[in-house]
Amino acid sequence: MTADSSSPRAAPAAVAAPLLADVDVVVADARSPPAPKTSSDSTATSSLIPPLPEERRINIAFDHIDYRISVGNGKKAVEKHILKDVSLNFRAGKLTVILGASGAGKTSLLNVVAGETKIGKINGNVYLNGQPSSGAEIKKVSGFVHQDDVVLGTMTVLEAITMSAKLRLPHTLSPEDKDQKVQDIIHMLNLEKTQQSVIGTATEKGISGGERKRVCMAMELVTNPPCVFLDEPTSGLDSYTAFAVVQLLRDLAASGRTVIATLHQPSSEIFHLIDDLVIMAQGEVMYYGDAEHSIDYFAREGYPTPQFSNPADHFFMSILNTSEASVQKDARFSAQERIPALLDVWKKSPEHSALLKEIQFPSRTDGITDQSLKYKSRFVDQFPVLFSRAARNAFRNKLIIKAKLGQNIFLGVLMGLIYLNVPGRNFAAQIQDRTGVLFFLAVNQLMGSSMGVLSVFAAEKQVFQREFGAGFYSLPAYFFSKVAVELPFQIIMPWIMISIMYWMIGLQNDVSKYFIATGLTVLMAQCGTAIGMLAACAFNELSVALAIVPVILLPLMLFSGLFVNSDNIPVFLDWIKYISPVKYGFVGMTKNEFTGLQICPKDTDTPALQRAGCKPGEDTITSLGFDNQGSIFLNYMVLLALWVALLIMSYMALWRIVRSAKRVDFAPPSADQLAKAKAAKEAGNELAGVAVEK
Ligand SMILES: Nc1ncnc2c1ncn2[C@@H]1O[C@H](COP(=O)(O)OP(=O)(O)OP(=O)(O)O)[C@@H](O)[C@H]1O
Repeated sequence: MTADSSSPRAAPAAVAAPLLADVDVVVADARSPPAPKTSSDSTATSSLIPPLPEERRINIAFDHIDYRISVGNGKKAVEKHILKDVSLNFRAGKLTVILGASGAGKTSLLNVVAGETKIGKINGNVYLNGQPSSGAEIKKVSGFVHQDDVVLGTMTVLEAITMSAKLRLPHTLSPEDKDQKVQDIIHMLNLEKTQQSVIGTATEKGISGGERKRVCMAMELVTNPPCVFLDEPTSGLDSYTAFAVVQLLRDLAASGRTVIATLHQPSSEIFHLIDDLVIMAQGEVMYYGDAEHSIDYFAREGYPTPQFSNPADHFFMSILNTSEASVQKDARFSAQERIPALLDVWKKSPEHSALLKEIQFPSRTDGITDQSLKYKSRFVDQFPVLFSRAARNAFRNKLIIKAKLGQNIFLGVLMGLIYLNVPGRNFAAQIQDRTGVLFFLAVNQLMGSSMGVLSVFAAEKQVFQREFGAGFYSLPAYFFSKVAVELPFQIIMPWIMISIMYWMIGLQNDVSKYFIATGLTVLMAQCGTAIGMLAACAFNELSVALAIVPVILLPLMLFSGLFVNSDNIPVFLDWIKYISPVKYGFVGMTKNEFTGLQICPKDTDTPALQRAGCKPGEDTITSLGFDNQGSIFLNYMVLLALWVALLIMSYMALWRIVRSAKRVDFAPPSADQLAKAKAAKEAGNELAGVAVEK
């Protein structure tokens, strides 16, 4: 079995409009059953998909794959053998579909081969065009459409696909060409009518589940990978849309691409679109080969497909069915006997021997060329795209903006009313209320910002992991675009709040002091934002982060100098104040407010206090133990440094997530294998040279 694009079975289905690449070719397929007709029959299959140049085509062969994972912890850990001795050949120009009952190992196989596996141990060999390779290499030349569609819901369909095109198509391609490719893919996946619709979030209903799935496919296909893996691309789709999607996959394959998909219960129409079929059971291959031939194969083994029935249904009901109450009345074996027997039959079949021979003596031995590798965009390309997306995301989350704005205005007015005209209050209240409100300002910004960012960022983390894993962008581009978008919000919101409070309370009537207090408040908000990001990255579960963050913030508040006099903190706990943003914010704001202030007794004060007369605000600074806590400028600078340090820590935490998502891979090929493959490649080149000379 070789990648024979000249055979009638490999002939592509009829397609229309230029797509994916630069060459236009119209091809036709006599084998496809007629598509079900609808009133608006502008299906994906009526598109034209130009062929992939020969040198970009990829055959992925692998033999004797074993995949095991360890389940449970410590002594209770048990090893689970998920894939057992799996050998297959995914051919360029063919749509290969993996069928199997739930738990048969379809997704695991797809993940192992596509380089998406994150846990466990893989044994076996994988070859790209006859050369020893790895999952990581396959990842570089393929797109992967996951079963669960994780995508930022505030984007529109058009924006999501455009973002993928901008980030993953070569920067040498003009913006107009990229837009054209986006439009082509939208047409191809029948998404024209929904292209301006928002994808949808948990709180805002967006496009349907099927459309969402097609958006994820479009985001992968727009990059024109030579190989595409799709996990359950038809789940959740109606039968006609499912047919249209598989027809599209067939067209893609027919154009020279290697397309591998897992499917659940394909209809009869879909079954007849499949080129190569893999049937899996209990982590092993039960059949691999021509889909039509599978009918004869199982008939030969005593499981003929009844006339006029869907072969796929027959396979599921009579062969793969693991229930003891067999559906087939004349079932000769129980599932416990039938499945192992058929797995054994496959291993001894001539089809299996032919497959192993094909893997051993591949039709191509030339490996992959650089043109097959996916394009990696540069930071300068990524940052503007991610920045504008993050900005749109922030503005479209109207509920969050309204909540933030409402919170800052409400608290500003509330605090203004509670502390209204502090200078008109009695002597003790003037001191206590000023320190109290300044402390509240510092704490509120830190807590409010950290909690707000924590929940939003934690929700987005999954999208980041998926997109980063798919190679959309680099970590710095994502991180700095996020920080850059949060920054203005974290300046404007606290500014609104302090502007309301400052003048209502009657803090020092001095514009420069107002701006210093504003600056410190804003810096507190920035530190809070960075703490929120850090917590979101550091903890896997949002609920854990929400429980732990207040516990961490509490000591930072306690040692700020209001609740415990800085001079009286025990030495072994004294260090905490040095890492407390609240302390620097509070000390800075207190010094700013009390320096140059005259606090005078009022008529309501005791005669003794009235006789004592006005006191300088500096006395309060001394009594709080803040004399040796640095100047306002120094506190400002330390706060700035703490913000930067927290950002660096958040970056590291994000980097840790990326690193921990490292993928497990095949063991590197042995020296012997490499030498053999090299010799085969050279021999292949020589033969090619002879052919050219002739
Ligand atoms: N991370 C994991 N931890 C524990 N078991 C796992 C893990 N991954 C896979 N398995 C097990 O391996 C087997 C194959 O799983 P896999 O998801 O590949 O099956 P599948 O054929 O894709 O099933 P489905 O059609 O239901 O998605 C199952 O028994 C599953 O429980």
